[in-house]
Amino acid sequence: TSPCDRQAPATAGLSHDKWEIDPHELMLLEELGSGQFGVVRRGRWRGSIDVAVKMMKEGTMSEDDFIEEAKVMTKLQHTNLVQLYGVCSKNRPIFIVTEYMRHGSLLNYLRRHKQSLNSNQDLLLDMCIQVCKGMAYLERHNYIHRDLAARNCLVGSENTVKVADFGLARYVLDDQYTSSGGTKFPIKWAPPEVLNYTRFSSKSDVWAYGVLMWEVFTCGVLMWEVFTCGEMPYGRLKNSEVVEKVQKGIILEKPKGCDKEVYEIMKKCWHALPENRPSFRNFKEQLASVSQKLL
Ligand SMILES: CS(=O)(=O)c1ccc(C(=O)Nc2cccc(-c3cn4ccnc4c(Nc4ccc(C(=O)N5CCOCC5)cc4)n3)c2)cc1
Repeated sequence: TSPCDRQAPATAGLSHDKWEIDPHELMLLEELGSGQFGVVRRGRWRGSIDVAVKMMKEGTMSEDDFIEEAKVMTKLQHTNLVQLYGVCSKNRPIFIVTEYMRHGSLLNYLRRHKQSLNSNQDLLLDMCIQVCKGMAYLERHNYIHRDLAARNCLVGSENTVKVADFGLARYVLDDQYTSSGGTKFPIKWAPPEVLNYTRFSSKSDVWAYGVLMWEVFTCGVLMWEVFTCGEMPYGRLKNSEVVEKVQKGIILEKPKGCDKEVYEIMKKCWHALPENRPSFRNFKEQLASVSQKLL
C-alpha cells in the first residue's frame, strides 16, 4: 500500500474519495454509442480492467447532485447490476465509469439474435429472471430505478444480463424526458400512478418490469410468424393513445409464441393498484417455479 494509506483512518473512504477515478488511469477506446446525454466509449482502467465511459454532455444532467449520489451507487453491488466503478468529476465533461458489457443493450441483443432466441423460451425466461434478481436487490436496498426497460439492461459474456443506469433518470435535466407530458418520457413503461402523479416506487419498477418481459417475449414468436423482436410495446400508438388505454386498464396482449403461464405472470405486474402488484422478491420465486416446469 502507498505510504498515505498507512496513516489512513480505518474507513479508507474518508481518506481519499474512493468513487473519484483519476482520468490519467483511463485509456479511452472506440465509441459504443451516444444519446442526448453524450457519448459512451469503451475504455481500459489501470491498464487491465475493461470499462464503459459515459462522457456526460454539459447541461444534460444536474452534475453535483449526481456526483453526491455516485457515492451511494458505487456501494450497490450485485451480479445482475452493471457495477458503477466511479466518476471523474474534477473536469468537464464528467465521466461515469462502469463495468463493460460486451454485447450492448438487451433490446439490441434481442433484435440481433431473434432467430436463435425465439425458439428458446427458457433462455428468454432466464434473461427475465436475471433482471428480476438485480431488481430484487435494488428493492431490498429501497432503490428505485425509474427507467427500467430492455434498452437500459446490458448483456455480457455467457448471456449474463444486468440492469444499468438505475436512478440516473433523477439527474437528467431534459424535462422532455423527466415530465410525463414530455416527448421523451417512457410512457409505455409507466403505470397509472406515474402517468397521473409521477409517483415512482419499486411497484412502478414492477410495472416496467412486466413491459420488459413483454419486450423479451415478443422475441418468442413461432418460426412461421413474421419475426418480431424486442418489439415497441403498443406498436405505433401515440403516447396519448397509450395513456388512454393504460388508464382504462387495457394491457399488452400476449406475445405470439409466449407461454401462457409466463403471460399470466407478466399480467400480475400490470395491476392498476401498485399494492396489488407482486414485489420483485416474491416475483423471483414465481418465475423460478415456472422455469422449473418449462425446463
Ligand atoms: C435515461 S438517460 O439518463 O437519458 C440515459 C440514456 C442513455 C444512456 C446510455 O448509457 N446509453 C448508451 C448508449 C450506447 C452504449 C451504451 C453502453 C453502456 N455500457 C455500459 C457497459 N457496457 C456498455 C455498452 N456496451 C456495448 C455497447 C455496444 C456494443 C456494440 O457496438 N455492439 C455491436 C456488435 O455486437 C455487440 C454490441 C458493445 C458493447 N454500451 C449506453 C444512459 C442514460
